[in-house]
Amino acid sequence: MAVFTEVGFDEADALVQRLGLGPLRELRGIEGGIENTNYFATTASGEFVLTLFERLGAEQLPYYLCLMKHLAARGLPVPEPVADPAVAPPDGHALSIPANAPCELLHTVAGKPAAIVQRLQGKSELAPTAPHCAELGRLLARMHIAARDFPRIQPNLRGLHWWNDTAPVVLPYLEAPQAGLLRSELAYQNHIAESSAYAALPRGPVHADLFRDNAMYDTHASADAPRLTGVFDFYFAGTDTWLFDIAVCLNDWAIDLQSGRHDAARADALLAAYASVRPLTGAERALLPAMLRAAALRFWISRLWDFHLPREASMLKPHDPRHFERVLRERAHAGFELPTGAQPLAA
Ligand SMILES: Nc1ncnc2c1ncn2[C@@H]1O[C@H](COP(=O)(O)OP(=O)(O)OP(=O)(O)O)[C@@H](O)[C@H]1O
Ligand SMILES: N[C@@H](CCO)C(=O)O
Repeated sequence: MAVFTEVGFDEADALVQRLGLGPLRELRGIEGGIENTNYFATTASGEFVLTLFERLGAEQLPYYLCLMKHLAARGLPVPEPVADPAVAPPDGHALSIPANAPCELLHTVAGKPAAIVQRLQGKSELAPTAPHCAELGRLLARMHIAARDFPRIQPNLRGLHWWNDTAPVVLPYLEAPQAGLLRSELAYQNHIAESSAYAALPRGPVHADLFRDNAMYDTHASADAPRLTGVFDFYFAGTDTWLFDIAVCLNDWAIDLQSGRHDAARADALLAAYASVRPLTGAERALLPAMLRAAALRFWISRLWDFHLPREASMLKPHDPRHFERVLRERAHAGFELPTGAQPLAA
């Protein structure tokens, strides 16, 4: 979950009324998620999600909220944040807006930065098939393209810099084999990040956390032809390589959760669908195996951090770090083969 911060009905009611959403009818804490406090809020004008940001500060949040608004405005199924009518938005035609410029989408609740976004309909598919992965791959490519002219820039705050800073914090909790793997993989990723092939990767705003539980599917669609109703939780987004974003998705959507093993059919479906919208470049095909390792390392470190240095919260269930240790070992294994979907695409 979680509800780290309890929100009173009256305070939430005051906010939704100020935003012109009508009186609050129901406020319900959401189980699921480990980063922020989330509530479903039903008002006279519909269903919304109220999020209180527990770690992120008001200086980082405008990037995420404005990115969601930018994508929603381009017709992508992303929850649109609700603006405060009393705050003027920045000039929408500016080519470059500082990441932390004031934002009409950011509010304050219980002393914390907060947002209200539309509630997506549908349900997460926690056992995705190849057609689910294809839907996701197409949408991911469309998001990358639609975000190219997003005018704010903010690095992925859970990128290499954070891995280098956080590894020493979690290393004292690890047994020797795990510590060795973490150190060697970090050295490998620092080496990759300095290569010319890495510098050649196309980049832009990316979601960077698009796991199965951050996407919704139409519950009425047939199993053969699933339909995505939307993707959410952009609060780890940032400017990074598109390939890293693809690798994050492959490591969750195309993995057997028990063993951490790669599922070729689902990976091929995701990559082929992605490439039908935006073909991978030569540099991307070359670095996919390294980025799969990078994406596994990122979530291994964050899960170790959450597990060994937990925060207080009602309903908090930390994720199992061993899963991404297994995924990383699989990805780093010498015999790993590039998914066939990554091979035949035009440069
Ligand atoms: N816009 C939305 N529409 C519908 N449901 C949502 C929406 N945002 C969040 N939820 C629900 O709330 C749950 C928790 O949200 P979320 O995954 O964003 O948690 P978090 O703690 O912010 O992030 P994380 O996934 O990084 O732990 C989701 O699993 C989903 O059920
Ligand atoms: N998607 C992350 C949690 C939120 O960042 C994980 O499964 O570890």
